[in-house]
Amino acid sequence: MMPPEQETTIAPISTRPENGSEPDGSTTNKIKPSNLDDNGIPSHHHPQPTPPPPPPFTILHQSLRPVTLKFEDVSYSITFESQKKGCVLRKESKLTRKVLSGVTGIAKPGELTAMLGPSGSGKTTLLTALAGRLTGKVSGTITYNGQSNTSLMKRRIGFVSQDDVLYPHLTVVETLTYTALLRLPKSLSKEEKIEHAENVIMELGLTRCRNSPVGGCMALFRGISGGERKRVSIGQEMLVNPSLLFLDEPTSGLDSTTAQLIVSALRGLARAGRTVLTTIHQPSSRLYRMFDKVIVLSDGYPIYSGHADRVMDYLGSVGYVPAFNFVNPADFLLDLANGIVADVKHDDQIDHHEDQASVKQSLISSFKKNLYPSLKEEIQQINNDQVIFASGTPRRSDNQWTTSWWEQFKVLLKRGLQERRHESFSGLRIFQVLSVSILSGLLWWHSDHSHVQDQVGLLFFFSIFWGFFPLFNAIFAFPLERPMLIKERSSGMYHLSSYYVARMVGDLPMELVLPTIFVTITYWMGGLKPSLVTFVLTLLIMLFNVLVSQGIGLALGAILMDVKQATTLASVTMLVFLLAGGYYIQEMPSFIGWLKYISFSHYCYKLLVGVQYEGNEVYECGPGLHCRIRDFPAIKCLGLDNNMWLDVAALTIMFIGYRVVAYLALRMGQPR
Ligand SMILES: Nc1ncnc2c1ncn2[C@@H]1O[C@H](COP(=O)(O)OP(=O)(O)OP(=O)(O)O)[C@@H](O)[C@H]1O
Repeated sequence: MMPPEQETTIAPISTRPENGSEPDGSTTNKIKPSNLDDNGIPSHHHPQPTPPPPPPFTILHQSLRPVTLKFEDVSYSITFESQKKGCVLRKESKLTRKVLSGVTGIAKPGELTAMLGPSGSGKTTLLTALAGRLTGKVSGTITYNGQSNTSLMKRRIGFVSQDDVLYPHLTVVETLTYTALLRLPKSLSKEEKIEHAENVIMELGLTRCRNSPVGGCMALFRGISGGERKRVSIGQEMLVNPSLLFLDEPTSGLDSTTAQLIVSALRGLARAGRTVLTTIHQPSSRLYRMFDKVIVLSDGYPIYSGHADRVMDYLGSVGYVPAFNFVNPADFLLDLANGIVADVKHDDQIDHHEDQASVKQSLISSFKKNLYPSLKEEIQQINNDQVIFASGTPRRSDNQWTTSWWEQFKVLLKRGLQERRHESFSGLRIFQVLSVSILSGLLWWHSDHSHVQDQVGLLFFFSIFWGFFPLFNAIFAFPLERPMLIKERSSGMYHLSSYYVARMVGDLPMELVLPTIFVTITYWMGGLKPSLVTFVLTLLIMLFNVLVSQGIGLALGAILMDVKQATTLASVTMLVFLLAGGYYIQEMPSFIGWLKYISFSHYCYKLLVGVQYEGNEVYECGPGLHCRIRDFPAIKCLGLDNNMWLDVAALTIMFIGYRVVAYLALRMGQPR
């Protein structure tokens, strides 16, 4: 057995709030040495080699509010549908599975807690529940300084998920700088925020890759390595100076040196007054020694919750003594959590022929009998202390956003432009638009009034091409950014409205420049009316059409949040709008004729034709015969003599309406 070293030193970073008081009513902000026994388990220490000291964290010394996390009898079940094959039909029945059962524990400021357990034992679920991010009903009590999760608390919690949720096209320095600008308080200047980001880069050893794009599997290109990406995710959370930091398997897939670097960084963060909890897979004994507390789960049940250095003594006290002198406590624990007793010393108490289920059951019962009562007692004791220290209502400034709406908008706009710079004016997109515009210009080369049908066809093509193109681009916007949006909104980083408006505005240059190029080329090559006023009006109508179509795409993407479903629905919708646009069918049956009124392509096409042909313009409808263009069958049925401002009004309503729908759909699918 190799117990952890005795930890009695405290990193030189102040853990007290600036004013020295404890506004949250936390019971303590002193770091308790981990050799004190709260569980009543005997402890025997042996001299051990000391692991490297945690790196000196220089950032964010100010206003740390220590948080004590207590959780009591936390249970969680999932319900899922199972399909059973009946004689004729597949029957669907709802099944419920308990993922967590009666997990209890305490994590205090200054402590680094590890959650251990076999794969599928519920570590991630517990971590997510403790961070207040689990959707669904969690039973039991989870409190932070004696209070339940509030929006104020949300901003004090940092959460690093197992999958790194990062913008792939931003570089390391950009990622951390934007996070600093969005998450650090108003009281710091921009330069100070940037300096904090630089410090994090240095302290997490990311200097070498600071200008490399983050990359990732979603981006289909490789950026920095997995370990570096993980460190960027941790750095993002470090920047917010969280009181409570949760990490889901921060070391998985990393070499032992990098894993050591990360855990030692976490320990440094804990020692500066934070409460840090992390799930971990199979830590080496070197890593294990760096944790203050461990919570061990077996099939969702706790089998140990307490000080890491006392686990072997505890297991020994309930009859599970390792057969060898030098055993990694984590390996021994994981074996037991799996119900395997191969490395357990032969003892009268233990039947080595017991099946795995009985071993697990015995450990679960031992926990309930030996550890649970003392944990409950400790929780009760802290509750009593917190009543004494509780500090009424939070300070006003606590409830405010860290940055103003306008500041958030500016940073998000800049970040969005940088993240999408590769796609905005990508060579491929420019080629696509240029080639289609030149090809259509050649196909309609210098068409004139003697070919009214062709010209009308070109105008309809304008409205349809620039209906499809922006719509399908916009569909991807929200579903692809959803993980980032959820992550950032969960930590109260910005208003949804500032994100939304920044996204809309950020997309404008690309959305407007490409159709402008297209219309300019095709209009003049295609021989449409050689009048500057008509050209400008045509261009304005097209740009308006693009914005409306983009709105539909955004709304579909935000409602369905699934690219496949949204593109399928969009293709059906656009097909309906195309057919009902008024070009292909001039006389629609009245019971379905209303369709054209919901088709933005119809209004756009009508406006394009309206500005192209004035009231009394004529064309040669036969040898020596001149007819009014507006009487041409394909044009007459559009009803151009009606007030065209009604068409503009219809497009305006759609422009605003689809955007409002997109915003509301996003709001409903978002935390807060
Ligand atoms: N939404 C869900 N739908 C179906 N099963 C779920 C869901 N959430 C959790 N589970 C199940 O609950 C159990 C615990 O999952 P969890 O991810 O918490 O385990 P874990 O200990 O973190 O595993 P690992 O170490 O492999 O990541 C697993 O069996 C998992 O399949």
